[in-house]
Amino acid sequence: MTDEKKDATMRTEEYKLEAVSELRFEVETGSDASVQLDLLEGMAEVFGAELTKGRQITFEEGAKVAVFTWHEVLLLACLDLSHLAGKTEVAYIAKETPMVMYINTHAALEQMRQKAEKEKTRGPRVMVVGPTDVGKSTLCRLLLNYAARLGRAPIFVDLDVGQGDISIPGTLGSIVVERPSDIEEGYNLNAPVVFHFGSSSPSHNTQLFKLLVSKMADTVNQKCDQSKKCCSSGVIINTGGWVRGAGYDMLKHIAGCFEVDVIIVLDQERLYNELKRDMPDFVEVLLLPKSGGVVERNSSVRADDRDLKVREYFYGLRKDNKDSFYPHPLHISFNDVKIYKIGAPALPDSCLPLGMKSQDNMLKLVPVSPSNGLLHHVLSISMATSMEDNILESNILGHVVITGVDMEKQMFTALSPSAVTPPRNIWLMSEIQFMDID
Ligand SMILES: Nc1ncnc2c1ncn2[C@@H]1O[C@H](COP(=O)(O)OP(=O)(O)OP(=O)(O)O)[C@@H](O)[C@H]1O
Repeated sequence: MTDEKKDATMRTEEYKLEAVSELRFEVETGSDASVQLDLLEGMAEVFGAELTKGRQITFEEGAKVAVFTWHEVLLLACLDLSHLAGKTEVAYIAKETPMVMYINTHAALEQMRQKAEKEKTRGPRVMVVGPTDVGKSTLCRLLLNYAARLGRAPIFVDLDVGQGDISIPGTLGSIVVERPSDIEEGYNLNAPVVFHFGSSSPSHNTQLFKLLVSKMADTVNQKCDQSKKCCSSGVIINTGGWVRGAGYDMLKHIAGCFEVDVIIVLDQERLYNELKRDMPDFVEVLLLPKSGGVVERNSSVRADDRDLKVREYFYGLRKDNKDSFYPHPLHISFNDVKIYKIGAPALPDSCLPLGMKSQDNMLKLVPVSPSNGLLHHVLSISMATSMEDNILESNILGHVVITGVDMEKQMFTALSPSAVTPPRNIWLMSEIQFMDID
C-alpha cells in the first residue's frame, strides 16, 4: 500500500481513561496493520511495563493489548483501519478489570520477598495455572514487571511449549528478569536457559517434558545458590493450558520439582479445588478471575501466533513494515551435522530387550537421515559437543530452519540468524515447521 493510501485509512483518536480502567485493542494477524500509541498526560502501563511520555509505541499485527492506568490519563492512539473494514469496535475502554486483585497478589508476594531477604531464605515460588486463554502469560508478565520495578530479580520459567515468551515454540526456557519487559520488544533475553522439547504440546512426549522440567528446576536452584538477589526474589512459572488428566498430573510434577509455595489458578474453580485437595498444606492455592480483555484464540490463530514467534526469532520485530534482523541462508554438507529427533515409535513390550519398557523409547535419540522430510522443520542447535554429553538436557545455542535439501550434492540450505556456520554440529529436529516465504 502506498503511504498516501495508508494515511487515508489512519484514524487518530484521543482516549481519556479514568483511574483503574484500561484501553483494550487488537491488531489483526496476517495483515500489515498497526497501532501507534502516544502517552499525552499522566501515567499508564501495558501489562506492568510503564509507558513513557514522548516515546511512540507501535503495536504490530497480532498484538492484543490493554493500556491500564491507576490514575487519570490521556492517550493518543493512531489506528490503521485499512484491514478492519466492517469492524466498528476497534478499541474500547473497560472499567471492570481484575487489576486490583492482581496488584494485591503482587503486594503479598513482595512481603514474602522482604521476609526471605531478612531471613536469608527463598523468596516465593509461584506457579500460574489455568486452562487456555485465561491470561496466564499476561499475569506472569505483570507480576515480573512489578517485581522488577521494585528492584527485584525474579527468575521467570516458561513451560508453555505452545505459546511461550522466552524462545520459539517447542522449547522450555528461563531467564532472570532484572528490568521490566519492553512494551514493544518483550523480555530482555540476556543469557536464557533454553531446552529443546520439539513439539507444541507436552502430551507429545510426557517423559521428555517431565525430564526437562526436573532439569529446569535444577538450573533454577543453581541460580538461586549463586545469587542471593534471585533467591529472595523468587520464581514465577508459566504453564500451558493442559489441565485435565495427564495434564493435571504434569502440574503436580512441576509443583513438586520447583517446590512451589504459591499456585495461582486463573478462572477455573474445579482446578482450584483439585489443587487445594492435592497440594501439601504449606502451598498457598489462590483463585483469581481472568480479565475480560483476554482474547480467546482458536487453533488456527494459535498456529498463526506460533508462526509469528518463529518469524520474529529470525527476522526480528517488524517496524514501519521493515524487519529488524536479516537472517542468512547457510549451505551445509550432510557430513558436517548430526541430526537427531527425540523419541522412537512405541514398540510392544514383548518386542523389547528384557527389562526395557516401551516408555524408555521416548527418551531415545534417533538419528535422522537427510531427506526432503526435513524441509521446513525447525532444528535446535545443541550446546553438546559429543554423543558422550547429556544431549537431552543440554542448553540450546539457537535454531535454524531447513529450507533446502539437495540430495545430489549432499547439502542442506538452512535459514540461520547468523552468517557464521553454527559452532556445534549436533542438531535436534522439532515437529514445529516454518515456511520461509519472505
Ligand atoms: N486485559 C487485556 N486486554 C486485552 N488483551 C489482553 C488482556 N489480557 C491479556 N490479553 C491478551 O490476550 C491474549 C491471551 O492472553 P495470555 O497469552 O496471557 O493467555 P494464556 O492463558 O497464557 O494463553 P495460553 O492458553 O496460550 O497459555 C494475549 O495476546 C494477551 O496479550
